[in-house]
Amino acid sequence: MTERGNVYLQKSTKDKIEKFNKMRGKAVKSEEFWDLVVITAMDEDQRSAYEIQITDKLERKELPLGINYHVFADPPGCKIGNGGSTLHSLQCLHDKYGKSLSGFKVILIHAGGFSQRLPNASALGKIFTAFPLGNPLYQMLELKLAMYVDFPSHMKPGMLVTCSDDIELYSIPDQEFVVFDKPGFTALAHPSSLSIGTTHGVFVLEPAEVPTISDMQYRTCSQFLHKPTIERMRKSNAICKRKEEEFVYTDSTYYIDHSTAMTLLHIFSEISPLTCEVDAYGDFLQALGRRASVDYTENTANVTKKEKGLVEIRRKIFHRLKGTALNVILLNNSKFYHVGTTEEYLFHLTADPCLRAELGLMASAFSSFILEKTRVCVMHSILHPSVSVSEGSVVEYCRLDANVYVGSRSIISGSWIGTDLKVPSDTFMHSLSVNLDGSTGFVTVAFGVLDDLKKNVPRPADMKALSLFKRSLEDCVGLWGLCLEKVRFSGDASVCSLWNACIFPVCSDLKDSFQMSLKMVKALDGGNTFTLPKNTKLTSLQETLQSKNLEEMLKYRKGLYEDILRVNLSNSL
Ligand SMILES: Nc1nc2c(ncn2[C@@H]2O[C@H](COP(=O)(O)OP(=O)(O)OP(=O)(O)O)[C@@H](O)[C@H]2O)c(=O)[nH]1
Ligand SMILES: C[C@@H]1O[C@H](OP(=O)(O)O)[C@@H](O)[C@H](O)[C@@H]1O
Repeated sequence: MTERGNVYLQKSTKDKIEKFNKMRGKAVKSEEFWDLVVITAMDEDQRSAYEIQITDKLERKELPLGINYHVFADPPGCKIGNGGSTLHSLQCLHDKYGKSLSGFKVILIHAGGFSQRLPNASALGKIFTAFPLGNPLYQMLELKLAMYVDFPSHMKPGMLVTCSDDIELYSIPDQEFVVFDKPGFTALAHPSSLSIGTTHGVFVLEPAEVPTISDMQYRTCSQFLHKPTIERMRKSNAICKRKEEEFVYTDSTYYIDHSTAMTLLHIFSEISPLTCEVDAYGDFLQALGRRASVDYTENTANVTKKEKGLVEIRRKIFHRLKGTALNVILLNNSKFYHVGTTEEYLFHLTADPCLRAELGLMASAFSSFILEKTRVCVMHSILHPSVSVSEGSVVEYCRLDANVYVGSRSIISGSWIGTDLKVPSDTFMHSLSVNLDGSTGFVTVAFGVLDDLKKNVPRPADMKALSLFKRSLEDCVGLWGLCLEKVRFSGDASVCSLWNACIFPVCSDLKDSFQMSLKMVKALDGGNTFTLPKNTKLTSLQETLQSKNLEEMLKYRKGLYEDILRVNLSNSL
C-alpha cells in the first residue's frame, strides 16, 4: 500500500469510528443502521452467555439502541459449522419475522465455537474480545459494527455474513459508496499475498469490461477457490500483478440479497437436520461463478471432521446454488486482519504499528494506570503504579497488585495477581470461575502462548507427544509430583490434548488460583520445585468451560469496571 493509500485508510477508518461512536447509546434511524444484528452461538449455554453480555452492553450504552439484537444457538447435535449456522439462522429469522424479513437489512455475525486458538475468548466469546480503543472500551462486536457502519444505507434488504475473528479496513474515493444491490452473492475482496491466499478464499475474476484502476471496482467472479495452493492459483488464473508484484484477491465478508437468502432456506429444508459441518465460504462460494465445478465437493482436506454424508450435502448445495452470481467488490485500498490465534492477537495488539495507527489503538485503555510504553496493551484493568508489564504483552480484565512483573509476549486475562509475583515471558494465563457442587471455585489455566491446544493423541499413555511450555506433558506432570497413570483427560478419552488435560487446580479464591498455577509454570523452567498438595482437585480448560460460573465472571468484570471509574474519577480531581 502506498503512503498516500495509508493516509486515506487511516482517515477513513477514523471517520467510521467517529460515526459509530455517535450512534453508541442512541436510538438509530432505520435507514442509517442495521434492522437486525444477529450473533450465532454454538449451543444454548453460549447463547445465554452472549445474551447476557448484549443486555449489559445495551445498558452501559456501548451499542446503538432501537434495533433488535438476536442470538441464535445452533441446534443440538453435531457441529454444523458457520455455513450450517447461516442456514439455521435464516430459518430462525424466517420463523420469527415471516414476510417482513424481505424488508430487513441484517448483519449475521458467526461467533460459535470454542476459540481454542485464542482461549482467553473461550468462556465469553470471540465477539466479546476487548480492543484497546474507545470509551466505553470497544469489543470485537463494536469494531465490526464500526467498520461496516456505512453499509446499511447503501444496501438492499438482505444479509451480510461475517465472522468474529477478522477485521477489514478500507477506504474508497469520496462521494462513492460500497453498494450491495445485486442479486446473488456479493463478496468483499482484498489484495493479499499469495501465502495469505492459501489460508483463505481466493477469487478468480472475469475480465473487466473496461480496464480501470481504482480504489473500488465492481467485478464478477468466474470461480472461487477455497484455501488453494499457489500452484492452483496459478493454474486457475487467480494471480494478479501490480508493478511486477504478484497478489490475489481474498475473501472476508459477503452479502446475499433476500431472494438468495430464500434459496438458501429452501436448500436447508432439503438437507436438515444437518449431520455434518457446512462452511459458509468453502461450501457456498465454491458453488458460484461460471467456472464452478463440482470437483471440490470431494476434497475434504480442509474439513475438521469428515462426517458421513458431507460430500452428498455439498453436492446438493452445489447443484442448488449453481448459476447464482458471485459479484465481488474489489477494495484495492483495504486491509484484512485475522485475530483468531494468540500469535495474531499479541502481534496486532502490541507489536504491529499498522493496526495501531489505523484504529488508533492505545497501550492502556479503560484502565487505572497509564503506561509509558507503546508496545504493550492493558485493557479494563487495575494496576498498582509499581507494576511492570513488558513489551509485547496483553493484560485484560485483571487486577495487578504492587510490584507485579509481567514478562514479554504474555497474555494475562481475568486474573488477580498478588503482590511481588513475576510472570515469565511467553506465558498465557487465564482465570475462570466455576460452579462446583453449589459453590464457586476458581481455575487459572496456563499454557505457553504458542502451545497447540488442538494437537491430540489417542491415549493418555501417549501424552509425551503433547508439548506444554516446550516440555513434554509427561515431564510436566512428573515435575508437579503427579502420578502419570492418574492424569485424567475430560470428555472423549480417545482425544487427549492440552484442551482436555486435567492438570489445573481448582481453588476457592481467585488470587490463590493464579498463584498456584504460576508456581506450576515456574516449576517447569527448573528454577523452582513445586508439588501439588495431595487431594487437589484438578480440571481441564474443557471441563472448566462446561461448569463455568458466568455470573461470577461477569460480576468480576463489573466490579473492575466500577473500581476503574472510581479510581479514574479520583485521579482527575
Ligand atoms: N455458530 C457457529 N459458528 C461457527 C461454527 N464454526 C465456526 N464458527 C464461527 O466461524 C468463524 C470461524 O471459525 P473458527 O476460526 O474455526 O472458530 P473456532 O472454532 O472458535 O476457532 P478455534 O477453536 O480457535 O479453531 C468464527 O467466527 C466462529 O465463531 C459453528 O459450528 N457454529
Ligand atoms: C474470513 C474467513 O476466514 C476463514 O477462515 P477461518 O476463520 O474459518 O479459519 C476462511 O476459511 C474464509 O475463506 C474467510 O477468509
